[in-house]
Amino acid sequence: MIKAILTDIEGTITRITFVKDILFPYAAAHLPDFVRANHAEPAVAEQVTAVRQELNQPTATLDDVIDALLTWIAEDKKITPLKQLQGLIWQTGYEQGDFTGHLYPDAMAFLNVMDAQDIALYVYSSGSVKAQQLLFAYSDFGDVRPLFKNYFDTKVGGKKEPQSYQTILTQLPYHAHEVLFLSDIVEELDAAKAAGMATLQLWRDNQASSEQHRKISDFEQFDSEYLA
Ligand SMILES: CSCCC(=O)C(=O)COP(=O)(O)O
Ligand SMILES: [Mg+2]
Repeated sequence: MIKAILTDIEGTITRITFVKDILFPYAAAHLPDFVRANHAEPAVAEQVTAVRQELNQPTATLDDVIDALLTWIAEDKKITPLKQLQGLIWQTGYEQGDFTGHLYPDAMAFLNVMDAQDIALYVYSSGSVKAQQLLFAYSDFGDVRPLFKNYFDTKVGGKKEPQSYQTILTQLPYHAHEVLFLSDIVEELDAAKAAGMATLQLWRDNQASSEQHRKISDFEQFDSEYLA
């Protein structure tokens, strides 16, 4: 019996193009000035150091760091210091009303129904916890953060690694088989399944699918048997 849902964001409850066409270009446009202006602030300095470590270049200049970050944005790399910095940069965009956090209407309705049925809701995204909370705080449906019990990002590990899901499970009051993981990406679903979770693919964009996971095209197709 499913007691909790762990959901991905991009491609599952949020449109991919919101992330690729709005959030990533905004971060790329503002990142150089943001890093130059704030690199001495502890929250930014920590990420700059982490980029140098990732590059294996302890003496990399700030320009080298910025170049690496812009390349990673262009390549959609899920590298933790990039994701942490993106969250800090998007804050201004949300606060200024440059954009709101996209949520599919069917996803919003689904989350409300699950919450009303006392299914505990958790989030696991490559976007930083700060980025997740901003998207939900400034969503198209207003502040929906009260729906979620907790948030996880790549600080627990990559989304294609079974160990990441095992680490999340140590922080949830549920057995693995009581947690349903939702994602659009087969390799993420494979990893969650290897950790013992139930899985369901959101197959919204004709992406790769697998016989190993049930799939639905939107949450209007969600059947209560997925909670059994
Ligand atoms: C949390 S909003 C930003 C989304 C993001 O940066 C990202 O990389 C999306 O990854 P996901 O794991 O949600 O598919
Ligand atoms: Mg996704």
